[in-house]
Amino acid sequence: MSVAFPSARPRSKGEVTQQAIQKMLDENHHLIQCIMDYQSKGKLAECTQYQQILHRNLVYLATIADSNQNMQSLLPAPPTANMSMGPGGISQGGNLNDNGPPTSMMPSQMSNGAGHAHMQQQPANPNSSFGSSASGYSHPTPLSQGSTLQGPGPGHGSSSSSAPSSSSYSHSNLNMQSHRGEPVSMMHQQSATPHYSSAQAGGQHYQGQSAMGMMGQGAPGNTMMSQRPMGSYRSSQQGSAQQYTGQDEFYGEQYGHTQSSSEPINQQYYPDGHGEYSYQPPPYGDQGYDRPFEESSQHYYEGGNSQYGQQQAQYQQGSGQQPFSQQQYSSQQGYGGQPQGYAPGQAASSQYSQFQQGQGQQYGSYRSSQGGPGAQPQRSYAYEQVKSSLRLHSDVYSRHIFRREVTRNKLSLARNVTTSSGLCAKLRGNSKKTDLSEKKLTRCFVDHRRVKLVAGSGGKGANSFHSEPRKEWGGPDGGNGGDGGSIIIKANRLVKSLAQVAPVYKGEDGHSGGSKNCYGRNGNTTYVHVPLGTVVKEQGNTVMDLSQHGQEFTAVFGGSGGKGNRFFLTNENRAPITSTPGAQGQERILHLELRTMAHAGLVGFPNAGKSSLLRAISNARPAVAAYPFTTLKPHVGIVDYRDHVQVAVADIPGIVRGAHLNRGLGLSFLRHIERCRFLLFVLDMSAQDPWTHLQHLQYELDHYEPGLSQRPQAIIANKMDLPEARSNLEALRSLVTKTIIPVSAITGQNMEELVLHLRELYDGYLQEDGAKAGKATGKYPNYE
Ligand SMILES: Nc1nc2c(ncn2[C@@H]2O[C@H](COP(=O)(O)OP(=O)(O)OP(=O)(O)O)[C@@H](O)[C@H]2O)c(=O)[nH]1
Ligand SMILES: [Mg+2]
Repeated sequence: MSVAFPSARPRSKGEVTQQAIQKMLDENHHLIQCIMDYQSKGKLAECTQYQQILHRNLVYLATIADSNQNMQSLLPAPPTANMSMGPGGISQGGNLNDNGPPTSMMPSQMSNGAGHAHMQQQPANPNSSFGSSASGYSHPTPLSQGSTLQGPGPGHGSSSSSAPSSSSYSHSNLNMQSHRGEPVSMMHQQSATPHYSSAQAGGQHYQGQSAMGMMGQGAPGNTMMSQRPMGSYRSSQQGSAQQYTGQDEFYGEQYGHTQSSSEPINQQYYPDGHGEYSYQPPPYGDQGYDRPFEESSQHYYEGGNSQYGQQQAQYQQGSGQQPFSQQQYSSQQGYGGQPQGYAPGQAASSQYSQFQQGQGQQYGSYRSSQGGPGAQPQRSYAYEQVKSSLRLHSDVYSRHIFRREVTRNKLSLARNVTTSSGLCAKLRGNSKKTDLSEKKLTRCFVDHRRVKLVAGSGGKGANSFHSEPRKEWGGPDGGNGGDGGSIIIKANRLVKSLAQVAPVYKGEDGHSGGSKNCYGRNGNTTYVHVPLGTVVKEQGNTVMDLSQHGQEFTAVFGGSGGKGNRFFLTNENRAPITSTPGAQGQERILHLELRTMAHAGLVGFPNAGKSSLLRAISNARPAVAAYPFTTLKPHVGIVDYRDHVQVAVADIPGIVRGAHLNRGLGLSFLRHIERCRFLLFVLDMSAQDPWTHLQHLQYELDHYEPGLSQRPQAIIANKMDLPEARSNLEALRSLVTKTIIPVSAITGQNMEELVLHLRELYDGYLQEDGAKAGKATGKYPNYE
């Protein structure tokens, strides 16, 4: 579902029209559908976007509802159908007025749940006990209904908060009790409680503005106007917000949250009295879901009305067994015996469980913070409609926020354990992830593997006889088993190291033969992909050198399949029952060694500048640092020439004196030098007596492989930019007769001579190998 919504909501009050309001309500409804749709599809980004738009619309609706005196005229006309209510009409309307299903966004839906809308437009009924302002209620039996309301069970509200004085409440309640002879509901008790009935004038005003509250507006002392039990209960702290506070707190209770309209809360969220709805996240995330009822209650009421807090405690501890009495009203202690409906989410939640998702307490606070008699006549219907809309929206909104938080936590958890590379992490904006260091990269570079290869066994032959009606002796028809799968080591240029080579390979076994002369299927061949330049050794002897792409070496052969009894059919034995199992596959332990495929090898002491040189003459980017053993694995760079000849140069990790005794990095990397056709000895000319380095390098190479240091070579006198290098160069030249190329990898000095001499060495290598080497592609040396 893709819907385009306006990105910005016009704020000008002069543009507010009835059509605009209706359009916005429809849009909100559509937004909710979009959010739920995207939510079901798991598209969080779209959900968040539509949430923001919905939130903005709600803020705007609330703002114009509060500030616009003509809001009622701007809203769509309330429905007039279904005005007659059944016997439970009043209680139903009252409840809906409090916690009714949020279907009132559309006017036609108001007729079902928001009975207050109808009542507001009904002609006055002088006989109604609702009083003048409630006379519009066109209940067919107002008096009987009134009597019912006066002695209500749960759900029949008595709007005590609208009463101007506590005496009237007490009186009415007393009358009810005496008439019906049964304990009045807690609503009556609550409303009749002097303390709660001492609501301020502002509370009366709002009560009268609400759908059911109208009834209480002109009927002070009448006890059947209760919006809901918690309404007047909550409003004891801020009478101007009785109706809305009570209604919205109900939703908060569903989540164990009892935020009231106490002064500290209002001041915190609405410093300017009206404010925006920007306070929504705190009630949802911090209080509404997490905090238990008791904890929240203590928090919000502390510092507020201490009297209420005491009564709240009494009320919560009440057993509900004590009958209501006048004395309880007068003494303000009767709540202890009236628990029903006051416990968190009790009475009301049972009636509207589908719509009580813990929403709206912030809206309740919002309303309660703006109480004022002046806005009463115009806000009644407007408030109800917007309130219902807000309730529905906030329901979806909070649920979505909750799911979004859960998803976010999951994502963050998954992000913490990701093993992706540092580059990908940086692209995602995760600065904590860095590129793998040379040391860690080296762990992934494996140039030696011991691998055990076990070929698949052959499948066993079948032992069966042909069976057919009227053909009793059909003869043997057991098929042979399939051959076991072999294991082949194959050179692959896409593979760069032996790291992915497993220590053990087991070939696939051949399938068994079947009846009706069915042969078993052969086992599939298993391939072990290795990089170019892999040498296969067995017990120290080289058995294969895989230097060409696609080159294969069948390391172990699978066992042959067994024979079925058909195989043993002879003239002498027409019914053989002999069949053989398959042969075992070959088993072999091999050593795989990777030798870097390069024409030239940079050989030198640590810190001589080998990596710097390779960076200078090729596009390779080995790590360079001013400490020894920066390079821990071979790097190969390609030097391109104008005639498209490419010479591969390998940067070998540093070699120290005693490397053949396993000092430094030992001999582990000397095998890479073994592959190189010519050598480039790199000397740090700023070091003391650099010619001794050359002697030690040659000594180590010769100890690894005799004659290795005698390969075609050149001496690279590096770091010639340093002052002491020049004098050392003269001394070196006097001691060594071989070609010496003074360069500086840092400044690029004399790099041309190095590249040209490299080409001479390469050409000499080609001539030396003759026609065989002439087949080389020029990209990689051919070792055939
Ligand atoms: N002044 C100067 N410094 C250089 C030159 N070449 C390399 N260096 C420095 O010498 C240090 C070592 O350079 P590397 O390229 O890492 O030396 P290496 O031989 O690869 O060292 P290992 O990898 O440890 O064997 C770095 O600080 C370089 O900046 C040069 O020509 N002149
Ligand atoms: Mg290096």
